Amino acid sequence: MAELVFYCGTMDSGKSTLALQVDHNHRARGRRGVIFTSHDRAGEATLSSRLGLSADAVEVTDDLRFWHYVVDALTHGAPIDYLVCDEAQFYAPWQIDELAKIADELDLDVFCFGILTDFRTMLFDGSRRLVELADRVLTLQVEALCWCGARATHNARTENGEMVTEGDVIVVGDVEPESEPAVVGYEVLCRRHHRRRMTAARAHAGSLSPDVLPFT
Ligand SMILES: Nc1ncnc2c1ncn2[C@@H]1O[C@H](COP(=O)(O)OP(=O)(O)O)[C@@H](O)[C@H]1O
Ligand SMILES: Cc1cn([C@H]2C[C@H](O)[C@@H](COP(=O)(O)O)O2)c(=O)[nH]c1=O
Repeated sequence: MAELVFYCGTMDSGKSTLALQVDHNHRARGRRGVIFTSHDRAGEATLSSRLGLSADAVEVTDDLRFWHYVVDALTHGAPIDYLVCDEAQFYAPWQIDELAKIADELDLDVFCFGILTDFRTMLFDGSRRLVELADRVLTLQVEALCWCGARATHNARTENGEMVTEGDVIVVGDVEPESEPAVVGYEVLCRRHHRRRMTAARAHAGSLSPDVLPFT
């Protein structure tokens, strides 16, 4: 029986890498899949991993109808055994419903990958629907780490190193290296430091403050 599976994790936890590995393993056994993605950092219609691998994909636009796409392909003689769906947090809830219908009615495995919560700690619409519908929700085992060394559980958006909590939900960006904060970037943090808005840049600035004690 086909399944709808949701692999989730913070940014930079290896989701896109796993998506490419899942596709590779199925393809290596002669199964035929279609890769979908949305707003990938590498550009339209590409699934890219920070490990350097990438693959062509179908871009999921606001009006892409998965059911129509798959039925159309099948009726035109293009066999499909499974779907790999990256950046699934950006899909609309009705698109996730169609993915569930594809698993149930067409018996195709659907492997989805995405982050659960946005920079405000709120569930993305697509992720919420996946949690509601998926046969299995699996958290990635490779843990991204907060600057303090604890497991990173939340995604912070930063502007010049400072965490922000207002803005558009979708802003494509990358996790920034500590030394070189981008104007708008992301940083994964543990909940404690997300709550305190304590980014790496802030923590570093704090540690550089001159000691106030002892008074002389
Ligand atoms: N130079 C590197 N050497 C080994 N692993 C790396 C390197 N760069 C990135 N990674 C791994 O790749 C992960 C990010 O993979 P990616 O698939 O792009 O994540 P996601 O899709 O979840 O944002 C990092 O958490 C890290 O484990
Ligand atoms: C938290 C958050 C992230 N995004 C964007 C930033 C990236 O382009 C993707 C996540 O990609 P990854 O492969 O998981 O690193 O999502 C966003 O638009 N809004 C957010 O709140």
